Amino acid sequence: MTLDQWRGKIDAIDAELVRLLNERTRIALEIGKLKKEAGAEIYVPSRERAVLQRLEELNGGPLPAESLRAIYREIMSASLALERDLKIAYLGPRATFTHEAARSRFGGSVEYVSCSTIGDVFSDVENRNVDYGVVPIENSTEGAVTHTLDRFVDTTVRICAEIFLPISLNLLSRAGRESIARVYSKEEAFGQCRRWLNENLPGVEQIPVGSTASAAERAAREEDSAAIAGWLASDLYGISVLERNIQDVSGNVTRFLVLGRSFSAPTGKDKTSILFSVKHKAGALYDALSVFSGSGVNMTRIESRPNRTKAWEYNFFVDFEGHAEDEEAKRTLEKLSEHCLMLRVLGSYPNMGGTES
Ligand SMILES: O=C(O)C(=O)C[C@]1(C(=O)O)C=C[C@@H](O)C=C1
Repeated sequence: MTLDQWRGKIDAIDAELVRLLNERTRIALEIGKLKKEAGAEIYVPSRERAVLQRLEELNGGPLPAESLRAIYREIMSASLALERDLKIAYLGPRATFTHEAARSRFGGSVEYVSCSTIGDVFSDVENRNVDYGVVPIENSTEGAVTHTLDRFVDTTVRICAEIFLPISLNLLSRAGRESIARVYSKEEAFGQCRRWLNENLPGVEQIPVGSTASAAERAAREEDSAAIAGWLASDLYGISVLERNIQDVSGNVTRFLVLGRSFSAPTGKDKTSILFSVKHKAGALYDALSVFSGSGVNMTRIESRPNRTKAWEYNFFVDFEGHAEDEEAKRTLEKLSEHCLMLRVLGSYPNMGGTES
């Protein structure tokens, strides 16, 4: 076959794809109407997981699983935006890793609202200024984001999903690598790319700025400058990626939470986050946690934070595998409450187990 004949085949397939995509979108709109009538959530993480999982099973290649997932992320993003003018708040400014995490989950069709603090993301969800919010909760090398933990103590918002984002740092510039006179980035990002910079841009001036996003913004305005930043910064500031993944150590992942007003429905592979405080007496925490060891419910994380009302008293944040509606989890929570002064379930949501999508 000739090139034109092959392209003719692609044109015919594209016509069919557009027809089918619109048919799918019309059905999503019908679903949206039903959800609105029932007062149900528009974003349904449990259903999205089922859709993506099924696609992975159906996919015989050569399309890589990751590409298929990215395509469907955008298809579902378009459905979400048409079902309702969906607004997502995130810890800004634009092009931060939290923005990147939000975009990786909600796609390019919904509206994003940049917030200057984690507290503002919570408030925007609480006050219904937005539908959902995205905040960082922990990093694989730096540990917990304490501002996020502390804000859960006094809020009505619920965790409805989690997102794992590999922190990938890139060299962005309008110039070729030979003409770069200076590099902007955040101090921490320079630290994470030290070896690469020594080997590839020796002697080039390194200028620390407040965020990787503002580094990209500056490099986009200057012809002989570069920035170290995430991929979204290259997209938003129209600046090319010269080199991907220049961080010296790979495997740096940040976990983010999607804040909403309801729990996600059970999927069979879920995670639950709880907050509790125990009586101020010897062995109280040990007694509380022993409830898990006897139950078969797998605790995956524990953090403690000062409770901020009395010195040396703490709140505990625990994640465990399972959904709060599972029988085993219900029994465990009931037993745990006997040892607690306060116990709240912050959310149950699909367990992403460290993976993307
Ligand atoms: O099934 C739904 O509830 C839909 O609205 C459709 C759809 C999709 O496009 O598949 C869109 C958004 C939801 O988060 C989940 C799925």
